[in-house]
Amino acid sequence: CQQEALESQYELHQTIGSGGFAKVKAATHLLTGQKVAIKIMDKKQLGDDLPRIYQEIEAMKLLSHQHICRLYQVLETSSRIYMVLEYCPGGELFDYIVERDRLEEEEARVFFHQIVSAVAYIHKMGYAHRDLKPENLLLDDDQCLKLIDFGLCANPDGGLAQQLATCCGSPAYAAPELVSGRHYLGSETDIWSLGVLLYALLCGFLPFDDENLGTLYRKIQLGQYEEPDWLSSGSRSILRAMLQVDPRRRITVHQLQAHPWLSAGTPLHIKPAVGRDPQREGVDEAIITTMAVSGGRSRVAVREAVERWAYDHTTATYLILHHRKHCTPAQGGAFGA
Ligand SMILES: COc1cccc(Nc2ncc(-c3ccc(C(=O)NCC(=O)Nc4ccccc4)cc3)c(OCC3CCNCC3)n2)c1
Repeated sequence: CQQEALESQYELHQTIGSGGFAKVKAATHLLTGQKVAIKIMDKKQLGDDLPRIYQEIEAMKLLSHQHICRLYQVLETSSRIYMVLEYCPGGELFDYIVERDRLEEEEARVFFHQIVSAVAYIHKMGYAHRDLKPENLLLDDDQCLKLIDFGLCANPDGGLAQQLATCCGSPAYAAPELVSGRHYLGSETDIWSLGVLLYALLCGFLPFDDENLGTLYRKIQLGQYEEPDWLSSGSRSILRAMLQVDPRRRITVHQLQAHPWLSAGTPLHIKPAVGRDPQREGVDEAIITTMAVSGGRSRVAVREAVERWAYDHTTATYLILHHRKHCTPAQGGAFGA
């Protein structure tokens, strides 16, 4: 059964995070020795939120971007759903900022450029994230950022009630139109959250903050915030463009990508898209051969199993080997751990 499959394919390690109905454990994909993150969800606890998990899984299968954590495999038992996901050894951006108080403008620009490219991609795919915050941005082994949606907020539609009710969405990052209960566009509220996020990177504290929720909402609706004297004129300008209370006056993600503060400075570390979307670029024969030899199966059988994209153990093995081949410096052996 799937429980035995999980235990024969992965070795589970410590819990690295938990929230609401999900728990995340570090684990090892035994065949390749690759570290992964396994998100474990209890179906009973999910209740009528269960359909949204299936929605999220289908979304994850479509999302293939160098700054979004990859889904490798899905396993389901009668009581649980397991998502095997790309592991980010650097942990949360939140802890990275706390350790440094705040980031220099150049470093903040590099990170922000990566975040904006991931959000632009999600919007292009018809999704809004709705919970952009440093806890949902993880550092990979190249000190690059990976966007995740831990709390299940990214969905193509979703009324205010669903947004506020189900979404742990931290209010400090919520847009004025959202906290006012007005109609909102997910893509526009994401831009506001990006503004709060960049402010947190550059300042080390939040633009709108108060322990009283009502006061916090009023500050957000006023949209007035301090501009510490260390902020350059370029960063003040891009922050003002995102932290516009009126969503119609707010910069769009495309305008953001063209903003001088982002496109200025050193060529930015956007990971190359090359070798990013294995599902669309045709299978890599060398990987098929490696898998066939190690599994004692014919290449035809392995190729057919990979091209089914069933997000089973075969998909996980292929995606892990593909990621290892195209996105990390050369490593030893067939499954060089
Ligand atoms: C202290 O944390 C540490 C310390 C040291 C190492 C690590 N490494 C490490 N790697 C990987 C993960 C992870 C990746 C993806 C998902 C996920 O849920 N994807 C689904 C997803 O992204 N959908 C989606 C994305 C975009 C659009 C639409 C849908 C869940 C977990 C992790 O989690 C830990 C949690 C802890 C609580 N805060 C959030 C992260 N942690 C973490």
